[in-house]
Amino acid sequence: MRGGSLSVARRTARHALDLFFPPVCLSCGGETSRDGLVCVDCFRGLHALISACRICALPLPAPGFADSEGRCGVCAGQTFPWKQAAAAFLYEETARELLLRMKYGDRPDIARFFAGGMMHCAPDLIGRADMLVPVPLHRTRFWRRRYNQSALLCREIARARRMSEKGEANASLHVIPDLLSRHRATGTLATLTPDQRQKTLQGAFHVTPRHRAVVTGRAILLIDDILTTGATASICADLLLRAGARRVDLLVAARTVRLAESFESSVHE
Ligand SMILES: O=P(O)(O)OC[C@H]1O[C@H](OP(=O)(O)OP(=O)(O)O)[C@H](O)[C@@H]1O
Repeated sequence: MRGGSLSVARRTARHALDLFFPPVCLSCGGETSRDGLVCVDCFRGLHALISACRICALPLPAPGFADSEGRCGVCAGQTFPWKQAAAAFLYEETARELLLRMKYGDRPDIARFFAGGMMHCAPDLIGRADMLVPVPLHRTRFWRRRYNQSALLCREIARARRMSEKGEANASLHVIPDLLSRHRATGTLATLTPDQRQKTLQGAFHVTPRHRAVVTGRAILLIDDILTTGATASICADLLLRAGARRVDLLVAARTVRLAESFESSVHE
């Protein structure tokens, strides 16, 4: 009875708030039904990755185009530092707009939206992870941006999991935001070719010495906002394996299709 009247009070308060501060679309600022969502038009511009290669996370024309382990023709027979990868959306239209806002538009709140998509697309990867580790920013970029968008994605995924599995013993998922660190500042990769990305990133990351011990034998889910050539994720995953991780998987908010043809060479060089 008491719980019922409380939830009626909460609903009434929410309606009252909505009257004064109507919920707006995260992407275009237009009208939407609830806070933290996108409007119908922007929703149409979201391309969820339903069927994708389990290594490069690029879309497959149909599930039958993958081998028995879910790999596309390019990735089959190759070795990669991560065991499995997944992306929630294609880096196009609405997802691109939202990611740019989240990173460069001082909108850390958008991380919750992407975390929802990432949870939905990769419950298996999240379920088997001992810990979530974000791709780190160099401290100068962190000071400028004030947050690491990939660390926010980790935090939101862990939070959503805690809420959805309340009471279950294994519900807590560790997030170690500074397990990896970027000790050399690298410019933004956006304008670089795959080769340049690879060269720029060499030696830029390391496993933070005080966290080394927790890596041994663990299943680590590496989290980033965007996967393009795979250069960043490859270097990070490799470092984690060398530090003793049992396996590393990769989960990103969005997958770029442009430059994808260079993915394999970038990961292997
Ligand atoms: O798959 P890759 O080819 O490695 O590209 C993906 C990386 O590129 C971006 O990093 P960047 O260093 O450019 O970050 P910024 O947007 O904060 O400058 C992005 O945040 C990923 O970490």
